[in-house]
Amino acid sequence: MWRRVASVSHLFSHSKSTKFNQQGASTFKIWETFTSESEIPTPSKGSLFVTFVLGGPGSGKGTQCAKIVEAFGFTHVSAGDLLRREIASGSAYGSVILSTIREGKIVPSQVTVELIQKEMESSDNYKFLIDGFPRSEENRKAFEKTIGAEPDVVLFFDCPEQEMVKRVLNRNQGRVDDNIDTIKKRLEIFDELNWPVINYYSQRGKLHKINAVGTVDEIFEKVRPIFAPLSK
Ligand SMILES: Nc1ncnc2c1ncn2[C@@H]1O[C@H](COP(=O)(O)OP(=O)(O)OP(=O)(O)O)[C@@H](O)[C@H]1O
Ligand SMILES: O=c1ccn([C@@H]2O[C@H](COP(=O)(O)O)[C@@H](O)[C@H]2O)c(=O)[nH]1
Ligand SMILES: [Mg+2]
Repeated sequence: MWRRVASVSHLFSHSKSTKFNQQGASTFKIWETFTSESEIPTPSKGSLFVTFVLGGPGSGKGTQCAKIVEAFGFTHVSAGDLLRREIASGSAYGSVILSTIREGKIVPSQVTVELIQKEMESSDNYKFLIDGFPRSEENRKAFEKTIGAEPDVVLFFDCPEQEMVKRVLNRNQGRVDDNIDTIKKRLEIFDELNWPVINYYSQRGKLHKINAVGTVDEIFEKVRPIFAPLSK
């Protein structure tokens, strides 16, 4: 079982610029941050280490999480997978969750945070990748309040919309939301509700923005240095 000790998050990244960068498709929306390996200490074993993994639909969050798990021994907690598991289990919330996912909307924080909390508590690991969460400021505040923790690192996979749509439509995993109508809605919700979360962590120097265009391995080589000081 993990326990929370004093946060070391301020040591993990450093805000470089206090001005908006007006260049590029998405960078205008976030504050510039940078990371260097020397600024990333190894957290003490046993202390909770939380990484939020953010990015639009199909940006490659789940794919990169699998690589991080393999290389650095994190436990992968995908909020979307937990919700889909809840639907499959026939739970009382199942039909509401299903219609919310179909509409590309966000499930109430209480439901998602409870599922995440149970998953974290059932693990002996102390390093968690929380994939696809928080999706809104409300989600973020609910996590902080219930879990009593802030993320140590926040990854943001920055991917052009056209590429995200292409990847989702080619995914072929039978997901009810992998269709053009739901993707459009998910992108709208992402723009409206997820950007404030990204900006929040950027302004606190926790955000690591990764260009998510390229092969899976090329992208992982940009992720690897962020976690390099962590032992498996
Ligand atoms: N770098 C890449 N280049 C091309 N295809 C990729 C890349 N990374 C992932 N994919 C593919 O794109 C699809 C979406 O990837 P993935 O499921 O990892 O995205 P996601 O961000 O988790 O999406 P969602 O938010 O919808 O769960 C998958 O079919 C995956 O195999
Ligand atoms: O925190 C969350 C995570 C997900 N959802 C809903 O699930 C789908 C699919 O999520 P993925 O992360 O893409 O697997 C998402 O569009 C939301 O409808 C959520 O409500 N809250
Ligand atoms: Mg995913």
